[in-house]
Amino acid sequence: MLQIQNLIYHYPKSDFQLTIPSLSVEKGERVAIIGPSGFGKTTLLQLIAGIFLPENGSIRVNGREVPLLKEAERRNLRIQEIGFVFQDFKLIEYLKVIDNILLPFRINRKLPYQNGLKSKAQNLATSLGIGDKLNKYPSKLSQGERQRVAIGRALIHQPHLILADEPTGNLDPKNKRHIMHLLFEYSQQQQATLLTVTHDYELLSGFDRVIDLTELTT
Ligand SMILES: Nc1ncnc2c1ncn2[C@@H]1O[C@H](COP(=O)(O)OP(=O)(O)OP(=O)(O)O)[C@@H](O)[C@H]1O
Repeated sequence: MLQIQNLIYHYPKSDFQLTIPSLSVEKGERVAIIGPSGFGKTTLLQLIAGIFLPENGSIRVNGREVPLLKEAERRNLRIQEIGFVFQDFKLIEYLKVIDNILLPFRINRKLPYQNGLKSKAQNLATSLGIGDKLNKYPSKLSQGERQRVAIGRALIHQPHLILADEPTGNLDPKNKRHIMHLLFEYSQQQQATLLTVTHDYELLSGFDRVIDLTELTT
């Protein structure tokens, strides 16, 4: 599902460089990415999603060479096949929770807006513990609730690949375990690949594999 070779990335005007000689993740595999703050975990997820383009190297997602895709193709790949849970959530403040969850369908015509989609979003929100928040605006939610909206938005279109940047960072221990259980369950049911950046070592035992970025980079 994911193959990276000889990846090099620099931010403009920055000394930071991410170098990954090789990384391969199987379809359906559930992988945690750990490493110290500032080591490039978020940057790696953004490269995989085609938000940033590498200076050098290959990033293949589901057989497609992401850096060679046109910008519109990369955007379509992100919206149709990837569910991205951003560290800062990136919710749309002027849209209600229900419309934030349904956002992938609003911004991409290739995702058909089928009947039943709204009730699917409602069920997903209920399983995430925010079923009573659907008509609220994000500004009225706690950080943990905002995080769960972001997770709902990442799952609603049934992506093959979930890239989750500290998806439990704002949750209490009970909700943390519950949300990770939902992500694992989703991955198992859909045979979706899950790449999760986490600083929470208590959660690591649930993953198929833990990748320490300090051992992967050169
Ligand atoms: N837009 C940017 N421009 C320049 N440098 C950046 C930019 N974004 C991040 N960096 C730098 O790139 C490095 C890697 O950042 P990144 O956010 O990927 O780290 P991280 O491992 O995810 O950290 P954390 O665990 O704190 O979230 C850091 O040194 C950071 O300061």
